[in-house]
Amino acid sequence: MTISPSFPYQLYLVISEKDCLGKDFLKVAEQSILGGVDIIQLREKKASTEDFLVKALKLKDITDKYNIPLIINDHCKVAEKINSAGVHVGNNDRSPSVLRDQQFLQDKIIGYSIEYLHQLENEHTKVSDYLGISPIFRTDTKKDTVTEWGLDGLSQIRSLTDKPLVAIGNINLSNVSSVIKAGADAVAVISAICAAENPEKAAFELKNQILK
Ligand SMILES: Cc1ncc(COP(=O)(O)OP(=O)(O)O)c(N)n1
Ligand SMILES: Cc1nc(C(=O)O)sc1CCOP(=O)(O)O
Ligand SMILES: [Mg+2]
Repeated sequence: MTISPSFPYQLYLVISEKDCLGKDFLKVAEQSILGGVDIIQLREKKASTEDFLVKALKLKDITDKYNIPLIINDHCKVAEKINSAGVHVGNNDRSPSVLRDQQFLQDKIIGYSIEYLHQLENEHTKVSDYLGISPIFRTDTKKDTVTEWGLDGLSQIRSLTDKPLVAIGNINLSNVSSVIKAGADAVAVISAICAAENPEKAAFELKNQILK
């Protein structure tokens, strides 16, 4: 695969305490980095801003130790407070074009979820650093999704834009190669790593498939 110079990350872990099924989420994060994860997003859908901030600070100690970018899901104020590498937002969040105008985010990574084809033409896509293709395959981890793109949908989007594409949704060892072949620059996973008995091994195996 070709590595995108503007988004040189291939294995993207999206993490929450709940998705780690009782394991220490900070240990899961560290093990996943040792296994080959290139970038991590903290996604805590039910946390208060205060709780989110506490978790984000702890996770940032780990990502900083390994020089791995930490992306914050939804909570842009937390992102600013901890000076994260960037934010990920979707259609129900603050929009990328408004966020890009904020001083703090001018040189940071902004990720934007694509649920409809027409979004490829909008001002938010233009100012985003990568597009989350949302979802490739339906997943129990996030049920409020719109379009199941599938591999054909991903290929179609690949033919329509040069933006880095991050595929997400039910991606695991058995389908990751086909997702890369269909045109993804990176794959984002939750359960394939967070729910694994051995997160380091799970990350290592995924990364090997991606790099093949
Ligand atoms: C890499 C990546 N892609 C898509 C999403 C989904 O974001 P969003 O549509 O805002 O939904 P929530 O994650 O906020 O439930 C993502 N988080 N990461
Ligand atoms: C956080 C997230 N966003 C999605 C989207 O479609 O936008 S799917 C998803 C969850 C991905 O988890 P898993 O790897 O366990 O399927
Ligand atoms: Mg969101």
